[in-house]
Amino acid sequence: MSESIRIGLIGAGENTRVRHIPGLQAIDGVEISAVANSTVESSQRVADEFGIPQTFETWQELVASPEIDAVVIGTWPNLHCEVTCAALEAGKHVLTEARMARNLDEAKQMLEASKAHPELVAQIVPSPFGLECGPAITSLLKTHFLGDLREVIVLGANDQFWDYSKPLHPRQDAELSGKNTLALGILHESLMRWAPEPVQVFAQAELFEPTRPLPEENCFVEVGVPDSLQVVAELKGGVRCMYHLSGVTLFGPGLQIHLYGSRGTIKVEFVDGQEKVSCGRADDKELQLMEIPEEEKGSWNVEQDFVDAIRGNKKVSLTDFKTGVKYMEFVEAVSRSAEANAPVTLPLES
Ligand SMILES: NC(=O)C1=CN([C@@H]2O[C@H](COP(=O)(O)OP(=O)(O)OC[C@H]3O[C@@H](n4cnc5c(N)ncnc54)[C@H](OP(=O)(O)O)[C@@H]3O)[C@@H](O)[C@H]2O)C=CC1
Ligand SMILES: O=C1CO[C@H](CO)[C@@H](O)[C@@H]1O
Repeated sequence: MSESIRIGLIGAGENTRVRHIPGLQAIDGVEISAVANSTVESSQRVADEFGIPQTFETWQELVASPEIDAVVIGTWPNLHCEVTCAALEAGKHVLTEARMARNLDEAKQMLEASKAHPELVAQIVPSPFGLECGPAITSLLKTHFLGDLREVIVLGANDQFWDYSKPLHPRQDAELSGKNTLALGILHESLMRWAPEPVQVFAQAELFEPTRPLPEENCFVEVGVPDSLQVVAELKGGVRCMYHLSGVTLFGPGLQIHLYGSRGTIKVEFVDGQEKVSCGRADDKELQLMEIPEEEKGSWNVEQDFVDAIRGNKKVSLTDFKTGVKYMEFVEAVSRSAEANAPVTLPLES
């Protein structure tokens, strides 16, 4: 590898332009050397905007280039498995966007590919929810603030898909997003940083409006992902857990995680990029807002983590492929349960 790390972008869309490009360009010794989007024109636009010297017509050509040390994959999940496996096989480090893959099978293929190349870094962009307050919550949990965790509520209900006249969103397209439904996987990933893993799920899902406009083809297409999902789950140790996910709740509760223990409660609300944590014990009159000192706050460190891991300075923790497979297993179990209208036990056998 040359002195500087030469990065190739595959799918430099919205999140890559807002987050990863500025994050990477701020790190000394890192060069964004090339980009491959879905079209030459779109690759060129990104190259011009961010001063990237080379474009490739296809992601396969970028992956094959000896001038690239690492790839950042910013496409929807439909390409995460194929591109990740090809890039690792070609000797490139990989940072891929969330959700890890469309389904458990693809996630497992990615994990196997990473195990076959332990010399390469394999990282998934983590759930951003709880990055800021996570360290403070972990410290609080270590003091046994909750006592025994008994019940959990996960809410991810808003109106992002309420307006049926809006075109099909990639998140509603099963070909692109697979079994990922609403904010299920991402909230579950955050929850797993604070709670034990699930041992059983029972899910039910509904699609209130089965078609959406596809303006470029002047037609309507079928929606492949539910717009309302409820999951009753049991976590290890007998913890009871409920998830309510919806994209069609006007004035819904938004994104929240509640942890109820034998001695106390922790409630986390994710509002407009802010993380609000409230806590209470039996002798409190009401929940108290937790003031987290600046030095105890975590932050988005994704690009620096990737580069540090490539330089061998630390291992990937947020988020490694093993953790990704775990949340994809949950997503898969929920999807199978909703389809069968029956409980599903974890871990899944295949
Ligand atoms: N971790 C986080 O905090 C967040 C993660 N995400 C995740 O990031 C991913 C992308 O989201 P977002 O940036 O909003 O999506 P965009 O639709 O803006 O970007 C997708 C990109 O993929 C490119 N693409 C599609 N097909 C190909 C192909 N065959 N070869 C190369 N590039 C291709 C598109 O190219 P073109 O520009 O030519 O169309 C586009 O640049 C999703 O999985 C989403 O869930 C999103 C937001 C936040
Ligand atoms: O994976 C993701 C990370 O968080 C985003 C919201 O901030 C989600 O939209 C996205 O799917």
